Amino acid sequence: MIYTLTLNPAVDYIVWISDFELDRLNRSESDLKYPGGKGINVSRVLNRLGRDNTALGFVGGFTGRFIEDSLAAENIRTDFVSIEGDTRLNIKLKTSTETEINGQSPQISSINMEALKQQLTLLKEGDTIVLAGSLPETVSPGTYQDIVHTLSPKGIRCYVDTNGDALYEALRARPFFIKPNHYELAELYNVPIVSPEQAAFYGKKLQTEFGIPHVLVSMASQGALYIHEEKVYHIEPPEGKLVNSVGAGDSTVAGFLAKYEENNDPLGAAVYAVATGSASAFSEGFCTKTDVDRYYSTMHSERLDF
Ligand SMILES: Nc1ncnc2c1ncn2[C@@H]1O[C@H](COP(=O)(O)OP(=O)(O)OP(=O)(O)O)[C@@H](O)[C@H]1O
Ligand SMILES: O=P(O)(O)OC[C@@]1(O)O[C@H](CO)[C@@H](O)[C@@H]1O
Repeated sequence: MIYTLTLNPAVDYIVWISDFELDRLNRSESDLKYPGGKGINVSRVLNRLGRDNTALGFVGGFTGRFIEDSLAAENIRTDFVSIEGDTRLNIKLKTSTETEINGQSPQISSINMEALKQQLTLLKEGDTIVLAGSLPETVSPGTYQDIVHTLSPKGIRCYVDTNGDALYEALRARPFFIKPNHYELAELYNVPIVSPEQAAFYGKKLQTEFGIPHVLVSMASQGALYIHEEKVYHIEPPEGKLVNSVGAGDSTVAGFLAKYEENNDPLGAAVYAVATGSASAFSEGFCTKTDVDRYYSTMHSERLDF
């Protein structure tokens, strides 16, 4: 079974205002609401790629109900822990550029946390779980680390996609797969990273230092670097026009997981991951499997000397 875990989900409120101005009333040209948060996005893309999965996490209030209803409408199984507060609202403002305002997370009580831990005891050997997104403020930065420490020895593959302290802590538990973007990697080492070569260098350093089996460093229009068994590959994205980058990184994670579970070919999975990320970046919502497969058939990886 595949699970995703979103401890800090959100309703993504996407607003288009081409001539946005500060200090005046702006009216949106169009707007959309999506069930969001990184793990939930991974669930939605996995579903589009034909991979059955269950979304776990904390939801509450009217926003939480929206998320549950939206996922049910897409036939995605959910088993959320209900919390008292409202799941946050994240604003994605599309003007000539993209501006994001991610809301405050609700309180997570120790009872909520216990309920989640209880659910996680039901996972079995051979299962996969994606731990993705930020942690609510009231949750310890070591939470992903604890979960990976508990689940990995049971033969459960843990994918982690987060940033800052939560990422640093999680690395020390050696998750199976991580997907920092180049900003997150740069923050870990406190260096600027702008080129694929720099990302390759620090991605390999990270893999060697922490012993993570699969490291995929995404670089938006520059594709991704994949580091596995001490080899480094650069995967260029397919040609296309950027429409919406929200969730492109989550699509990348879903693409890797979907392909890896299909045929255990790690390099093929990494190429499929970039195809999926780009197919979502080139779409208004998320990718379709048809687009992903079409891009994938045109793509390749280049081995770098590192
Ligand atoms: N402008 C673009 N052109 C082509 N592909 C893109 C573009 N932006 C994103 N992608 C695709 O999406 C993948 C992930 O993008 P990115 O590195 O921005 O992830 P991220 O920062 O985690 O994204 P987000 O947080 O917005 O979901 C890239 O590896 C690439 O395949
Ligand atoms: O605040 P976090 O948890 O880091 O990121 C949350 C978020 O920005 O990430 C997703 C896109 O990757 C959106 O659906 C969501 O709003």
